[in-house]
Amino acid sequence: MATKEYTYQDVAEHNTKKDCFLVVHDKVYDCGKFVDEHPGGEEVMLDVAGQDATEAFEDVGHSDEARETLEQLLVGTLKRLPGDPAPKATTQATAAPANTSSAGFGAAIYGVLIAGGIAAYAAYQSSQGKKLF
Ligand code: HEM
Repeated sequence: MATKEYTYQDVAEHNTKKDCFLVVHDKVYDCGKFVDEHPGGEEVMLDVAGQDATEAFEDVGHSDEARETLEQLLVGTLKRLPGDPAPKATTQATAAPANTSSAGFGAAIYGVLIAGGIAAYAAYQSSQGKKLF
């Protein structure tokens, strides 16, 4: 049943309350019967009707139960054509590299402080006429 392929254009045609398709992680879901029942309200669903709702769906942090409901609405997969919008990235994927680079920056600051301390100590010792190390 879930083997049908839809283009972005096909999905975009289903953008009303009764006929509402959503794309989540490049799979196509028919939410027409679910819009009324959605615990988060129909407005948010209709905002992304006929579009890629991956980001909206993931940002809410839907429960496993919500994901099971989603699977029951599956009708097919998205076939991307050249020129179609790129897949929506999840927020987690973009946050990870930013964290790593800021940790690297913190470590570099410590390195500079330690090297500066050693240089200051050496300068002080030589100004006192003592032999270095
Ligand atoms: C077919 C797709 C969707 C399904 C099956 C679904 C299902 C659910 C379910 C079962 C809940 C109850 C809480 C939970 O179990 O996580 C929920 C809550 C919610 N949903 Fe969705 N949802 C879908 C799409 C969306 C979209 C596209 C949005 C857009 C922002 C959205 C926004 C919300 C919000 C804001 C809540 C929280 C409501 C509250 O706690 O008061 N949902 N959804």
